[in-house]
Amino acid sequence: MARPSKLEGAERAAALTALTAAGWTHDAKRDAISKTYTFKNFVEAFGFMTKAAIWAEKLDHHPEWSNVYKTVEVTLSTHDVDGLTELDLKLAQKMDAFT
Ligand SMILES: C[C@H](O)[C@H](O)[C@H]1CNC2=NC(N)=NC(=O)C2=N1
Repeated sequence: MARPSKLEGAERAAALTALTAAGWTHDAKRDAISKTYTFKNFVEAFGFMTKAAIWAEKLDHHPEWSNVYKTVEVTLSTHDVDGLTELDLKLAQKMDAFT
């Protein structure tokens, strides 16, 4: 896959507006987005992680995440460019679709 470029300008602004509306927070210092998902129980949380992991492999783009019981904390950023790219948006959209 071609190396993604960092999101800039209007595309970036629109993406951050949509992500914020969907419950993501933006860490400007790191240029990463984070969200905490809370499920009914551990099985639901782990099911979400399993679906997200399959997409992460397909996209060759991987989350930073942790799980405690029914909570999954996710941070997305593209390490290769030290910031947000199209891949982070795609993975965020997929993750939101799995909830
Ligand atoms: C070689 C491989 O394509 C890269 O290391 C990929 C894998 N997954 C990745 N995931 C994330 N979040 N950022 C990356 O820059 C990244 N790079």
